Amino acid sequence: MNTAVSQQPDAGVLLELDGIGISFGGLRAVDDLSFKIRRGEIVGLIGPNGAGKTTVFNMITGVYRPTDGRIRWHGRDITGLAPHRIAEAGIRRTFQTIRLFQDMTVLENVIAGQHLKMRQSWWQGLLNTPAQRREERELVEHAMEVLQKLDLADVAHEIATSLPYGAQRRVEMARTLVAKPELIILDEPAAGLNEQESAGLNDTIRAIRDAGITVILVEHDMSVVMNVTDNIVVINFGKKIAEGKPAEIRSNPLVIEAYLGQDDEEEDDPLLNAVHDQVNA
Ligand SMILES: Nc1ncnc2c1ncn2[C@@H]1O[C@H](COP(=O)(O)OP(=O)(O)OP(=O)(O)O)[C@@H](O)[C@H]1O
Repeated sequence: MNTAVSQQPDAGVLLELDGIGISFGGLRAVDDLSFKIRRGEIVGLIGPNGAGKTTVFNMITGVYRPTDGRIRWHGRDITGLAPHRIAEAGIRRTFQTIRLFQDMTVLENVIAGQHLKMRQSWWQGLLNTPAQRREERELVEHAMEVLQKLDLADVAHEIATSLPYGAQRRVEMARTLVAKPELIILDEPAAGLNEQESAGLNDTIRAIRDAGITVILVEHDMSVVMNVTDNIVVINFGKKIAEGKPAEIRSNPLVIEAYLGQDDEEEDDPLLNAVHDQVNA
C-alpha cells in the first residue's frame, strides 16, 4: 500500500479555507467559510456588493488575520502569516486600480515586479558579476515569455501608461505573473473594460491557467465569470450560499434570490443586472 498517498486524501488541493471568519466591530463580515481550490482550477468568488469577497482574499493574502478557522496552503497552516510571507509562498494578487510606473516601458514595469526575488543579488549587482548578469538575462527572458502569453510582446518597449486600458490591465497581471506564483487572485479584472476587452479577458485568464497557474477570480462581470471558471463559490453576508459549476450556479434559487434581494440603489451592479436579464429571459 502506498502510505504517502493514503495520508493525503485531498491530493491536488492547493488552498483550503476551513471555517474562516472575521468581525469588524459588531459586523460579522465573513462567517464559517470553507472551500477548497485544486491545482489548475479557475475558481470564481462572487456575491452581491458588500458580501465579503474582498475580506476573504484579504484573509488569504495575510492582510487580515481570521479570528476563526484555518487557511492551509499545500496542507500547511498559513493562517496569520504576514503578507510578504504568503506572497513568497506563491500566492499573489492583482489590484483593481492600475498601479503602473509612469515613464517606464511595459518590460521595465514587469521586471520591477521581481523586486522580492532580486533583493538577494542587489549587492552582487553593484559588482556586476557574471552571476548577476546571467540572472538579469534570465529575468528579461522570463518577462518576455510572460508578455508573449498575455499578448503584450509587441508593445514590450512602449511606455506602459500610453497603452489602451485593457492592455494596461494585462501589464498589471504580467507584473504579478513574472514572480511565478502558483495561485493568482484577480481582483475584478474586468472593471472598466469595454465589451471587446472584457471578451479578450477570457482568453487572458485561460492563458494564465494554461501556464500552470491556479486562478481565483473575484469579479462582477458575469460574462467573464460564467465563461472561464471551473467552479464558483457564492457568498452573501459573509456566508457561503452556493458552490458549483457555472451552469449550476446560474440556476441556483438561493443565488438568484441573493442578487435580487439587493437595494434598488445597487441596480447598476452588472452582476445583478445579468441575473435580472436571466430571470426575465
Ligand atoms: N476594514 C473594515 N472595517 C469595517 N468594516 C469592513 C472592513 N472591511 C470590510 N468591511 C465590511 O465588511 C463587509 C464585507 O465587505 P467586503 O468589502 O469584503 O465586500 P465585497 O463583497 O468585497 O463588496 P464589493 O463587491 O462591494 O467590493 C461590508 O459590510 C463592509 O462594509
